Amino acid sequence: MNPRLWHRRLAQAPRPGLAVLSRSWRGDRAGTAQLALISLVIGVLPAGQVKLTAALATALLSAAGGSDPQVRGILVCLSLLSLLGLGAQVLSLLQSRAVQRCQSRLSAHMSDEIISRATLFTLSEVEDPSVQDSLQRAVREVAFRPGMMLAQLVQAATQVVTFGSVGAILWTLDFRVALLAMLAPFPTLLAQILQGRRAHALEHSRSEERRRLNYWQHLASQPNSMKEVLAFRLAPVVLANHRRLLAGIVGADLRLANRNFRLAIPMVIATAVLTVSAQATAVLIGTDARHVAGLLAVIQAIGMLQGSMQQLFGAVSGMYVNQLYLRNVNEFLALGHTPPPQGELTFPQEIVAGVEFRGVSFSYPGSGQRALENVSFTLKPGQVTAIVGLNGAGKSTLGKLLGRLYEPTEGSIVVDGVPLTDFRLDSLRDRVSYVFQNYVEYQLSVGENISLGLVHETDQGAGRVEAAAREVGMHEHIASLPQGYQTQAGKLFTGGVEFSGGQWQRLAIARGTARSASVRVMDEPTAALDTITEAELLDTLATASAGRVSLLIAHRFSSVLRADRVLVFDRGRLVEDGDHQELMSLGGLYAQMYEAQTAGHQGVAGAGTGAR
Ligand SMILES: Nc1ncnc2c1ncn2[C@@H]1O[C@H](COP(=O)(O)OP(=O)(O)OP(=O)(O)O)[C@@H](O)[C@H]1O
Repeated sequence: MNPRLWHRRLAQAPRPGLAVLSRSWRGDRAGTAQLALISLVIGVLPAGQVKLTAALATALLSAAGGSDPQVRGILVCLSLLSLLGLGAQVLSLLQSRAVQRCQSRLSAHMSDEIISRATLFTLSEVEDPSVQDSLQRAVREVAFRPGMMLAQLVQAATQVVTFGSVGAILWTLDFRVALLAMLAPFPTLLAQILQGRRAHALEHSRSEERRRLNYWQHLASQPNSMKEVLAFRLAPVVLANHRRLLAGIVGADLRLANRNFRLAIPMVIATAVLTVSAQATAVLIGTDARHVAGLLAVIQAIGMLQGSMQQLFGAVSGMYVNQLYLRNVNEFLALGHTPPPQGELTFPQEIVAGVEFRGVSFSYPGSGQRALENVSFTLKPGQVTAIVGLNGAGKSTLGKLLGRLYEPTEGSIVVDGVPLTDFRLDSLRDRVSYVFQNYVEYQLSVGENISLGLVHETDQGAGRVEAAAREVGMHEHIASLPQGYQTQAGKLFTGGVEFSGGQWQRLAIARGTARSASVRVMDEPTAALDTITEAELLDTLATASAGRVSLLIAHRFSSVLRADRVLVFDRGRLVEDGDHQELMSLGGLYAQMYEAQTAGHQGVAGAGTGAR
């Protein structure tokens, strides 16, 4: 590599360290100041040691010569040396306590920064695999890199002080010895930097591979996926993929280790040669009787200087490597994010004219296909509209556009004549309520599984949570649990209680319906429910409410039949629109689906449209 570039990069190495220091200062001024002071004192202790050693050697020599036995002087030097040793130990304990304190605060602060940033992304951005890679790299590195960087910065600062003070003493004794001693650690440093760069490049290039490995590990360790792994006897598939990915990772690690070894050997030899040269020069100079007393101190200073140089370079090269990894964090924090446009208006509490889709088309980012193709219709308040269609027809996509989880590629959605984009996004999200097809099973308390739907409501009282639980027929069951609504839901954490699929779905329904929404999107809300519970719940879910637009995406006709109106979708297009009777008399896709289901068939035999 170009030496100039090297020089520039090395000069830049401490900068991210200083950035980390300033973050630490902002997070904990007292702790950071304490750390700086302790490091400074630790840094000058070795110089004091060299001075005392020289004084001790002089006193011992004169004692040996019998000219003037300075017993008191010898004792004072020895006592001071012991005190210095003890002081160094106590200070280093204080230093590690201060480092730990600052590291912990720093890591928490940066981790919060990353997760805060992650919550700003849109669904399309989060689904982008490159964003996923970047986020995961950032989360992985932030746990320990900033802390390491801070510790290395402290180390570097301490060693600069040691190096300066001991180096000054050595230089006054003989500049040639000082120069050789200072040069010796350079080759090792170079090797460390090159090795760090290679390791970073390797890790960066295999982010996707690591995620794939994590995925197979996840499949083999999560109860939800394990049930299929066991039932389908997928262990050989999981293991084969896991081993294949591990083999790739291990192979690359071994190749890197071999390359690093070949690089390190000549560098270590060069360092050893320079060290021996420094010591030999010192001994040659020291044979002069005048210098004999100081020779001990010189040899000690060479050792200290070298140790300090090595630690200094070790810290700087470590900082250089860590800043490469910390770039992952900065890269993520700097990722382009386009906040969805929003207006100033408050979303209506009651809808008057309706929600109108005007020529809406939508393609998922990166997909050439249209999930929705030029759809236009109006959803009336006070009505329940069912959306039906074959798999992949675009039903869930339609629901997601309503809450602006995605933006239409063409056309617009207007509420009482006002485009969705003219409303404040928070007010819109508070008024559009969802029961998702793939709802989340929160591994939190049972009560929280419901109350999460109310976090932005003025009334979040327990009464409301209980009322929602009663509505979905879960109250009695919850009340019978060991800690009632406080019981941990799911088996992920200690003491958790597992629910059946239908019970989890009922909690998701309660979460969605507890909200005071003017638009309700229910995507297959009863798919996991038994028929009796479904019938009871549909009375609530499919009951029209004045001022509210209700969308019921459903495959089961038990749900569809309760709707006031049905929109039939096929391959992203709206193909039929009417009530049950009207659609049956049309004899189109709806009628075929209905007949297929009531006749007990699984699919639509002979349907002119294909499932995707
Ligand atoms: N997150 C996504 N990213 C890319 N494509 C998607 C995404 N979600 C859905 N699609 C695609 O969009 C199309 C419509 O999907 P959608 O989920 O809206 O269908 P659906 O009618 O709800 O189907 P189902 O009845 O199976 O739930 C499908 O072709 C699907 O592959």
